[in-house]
Amino acid sequence: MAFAMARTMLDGFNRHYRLFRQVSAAAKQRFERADWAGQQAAQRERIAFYDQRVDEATERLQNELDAGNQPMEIWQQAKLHYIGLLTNHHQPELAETFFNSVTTKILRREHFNNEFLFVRPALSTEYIENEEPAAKPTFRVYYPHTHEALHACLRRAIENFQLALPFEDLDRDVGQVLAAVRQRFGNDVRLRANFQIQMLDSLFYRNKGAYAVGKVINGFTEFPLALPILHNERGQLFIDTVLLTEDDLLLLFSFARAYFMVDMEIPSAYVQFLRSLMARKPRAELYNALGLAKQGKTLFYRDFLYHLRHSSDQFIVAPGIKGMVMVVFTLPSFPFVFKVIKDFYPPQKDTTRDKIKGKYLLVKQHDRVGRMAETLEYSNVAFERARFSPELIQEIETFCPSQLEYDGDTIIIRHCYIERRMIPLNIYLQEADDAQLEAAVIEYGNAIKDMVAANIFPGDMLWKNFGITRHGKVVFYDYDEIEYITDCNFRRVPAPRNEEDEMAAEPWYAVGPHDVFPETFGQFLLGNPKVRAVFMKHHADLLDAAFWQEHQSRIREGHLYDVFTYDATRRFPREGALAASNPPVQPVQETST
Ligand SMILES: Nc1ncnc2c1ncn2[C@@H]1O[C@H](COP(=O)(O)OP(=O)(O)OP(=O)(O)O)[C@@H](O)[C@H]1O
Repeated sequence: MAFAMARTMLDGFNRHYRLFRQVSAAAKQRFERADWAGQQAAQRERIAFYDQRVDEATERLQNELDAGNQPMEIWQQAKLHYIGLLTNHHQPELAETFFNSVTTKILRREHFNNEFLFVRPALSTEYIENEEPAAKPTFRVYYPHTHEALHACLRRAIENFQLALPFEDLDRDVGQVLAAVRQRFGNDVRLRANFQIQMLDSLFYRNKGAYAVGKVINGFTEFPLALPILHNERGQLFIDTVLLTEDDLLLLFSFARAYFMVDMEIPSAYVQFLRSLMARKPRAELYNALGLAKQGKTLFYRDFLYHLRHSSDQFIVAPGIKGMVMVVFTLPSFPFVFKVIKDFYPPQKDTTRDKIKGKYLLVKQHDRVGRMAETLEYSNVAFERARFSPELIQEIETFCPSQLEYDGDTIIIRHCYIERRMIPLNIYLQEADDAQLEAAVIEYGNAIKDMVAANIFPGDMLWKNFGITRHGKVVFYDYDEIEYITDCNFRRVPAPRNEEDEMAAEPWYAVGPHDVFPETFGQFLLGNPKVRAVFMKHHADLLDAAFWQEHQSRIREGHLYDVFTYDATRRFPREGALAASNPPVQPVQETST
């Protein structure tokens, strides 16, 4: 029985990974066909795969093996058999997580420990290799022995991706990449015996781009090498720029972007490779970026439990203006916030728990274009009661009693979102000097424009709903009023009909549920004269209904923008190419339509 249970779980996982891999691998053909809508739809649909497979496996275990009624010794044996089945598996860490997902659906909370679940991993993910004869390596290594050979080597590395489309001018692009690499090395660099380029075997696909990711090694110097490959206006390819620093890669793999599609047999080897390029990035976030969000969630939770054990501070209400639909709390020593949906809302918030969850899901499935924080959704999170400040307990008891359960010394939060903690922009602006204020206001406008390009209207654009990251990027985090740009009705305020209209405190004109009046934004945003001056200089267009309408019609016509993770000034010049059209939204640029 125990073996049959283990086998059924593993069948479920193998089916999951096969389908996950199929849809990820097909990103190459979608890229070649320039099927951007298909790429985005696949990105969206892939997210749902995991839960579907977990439900299927749970059902099989219950229906075929009556798993819920098996004694606990059998469950313990099932875990041991499962470990045995994973001995030569290529995704053991993902399979362990799958086992946990299924098991926690069937067993009760008191059994959620390492005897029955993989609270800690049992199998090592180090040095896993695919021994099959036709196996492709995780990364390929190129050894150019001279500066001259380097050009041919890099060219071959790109050609080995076997993209079905011709390059506009691959020699030109490789030349530009190598010029940047030489500059990164410094002019009089000597090539050492170990000089090499390593390239991960699969391209990383996201939206309209395919990214080659690798590294350069020479002597004791080692740095990342990432190449965004894009389409031109004539269906040919070009390399848009080269990313050579850890900071560049951190932006490419940011938590505020959509997941990549990558064709991986051994995902842990990809994570290990990527970690060698971004040592500070937690493995949880790399798994997320690769689309393996459940694994990301598992690792995040392990890191969190470890942190709790090795810290002693208390959870407190998050600093800043309190939310109307969320209770937000944080642990000062841990850089994340926890958001719990309230049980009731003030009258101006016409919403429900399901609607709010729907908005958060929308963001999860959408391209977050570096401007919307990733949220991890958890159910039944247990905390030690003594770690909650009395004020926080009171806050949760008052606003979300349905989400709170006590179990002895444990507090269980039934549902919460966890996301990176940032400095709320309203707080940042209060404390900023003039230069910081200017940069933050410009970034704020850029953040909104990036979201607009991706068909997202933030709904509530107040400063308090945006945060600023360590890299000085402004990111949006309050999703309960988010809408698609294409669902909004952007209007000008009608001219007053008479003096009474002019003096009215409330709008005298009829306002529909989807109506938005951009010219009124200023009243809420621009009270501070310094902020107003910067905003009006750089982003006055946001107060004009025409700006929004124009983007709405572009999106409706099927234009999809690339949102680059690097500054537009870093894009390679492309001699002989059609002149790029003027950027429709700064700093977003349109590369092809
Ligand atoms: N990621 C974050 N980092 C830091 N602080 C945050 C974060 N998310 C939320 N906060 C804090 O919690 C407050 C409320 O969060 P949020 O805006 O998500 O809740 P809400 O109830 O949806 O708000 P609103 O009333 O504007 O709809 C914010 O104003 C901010 O002070």
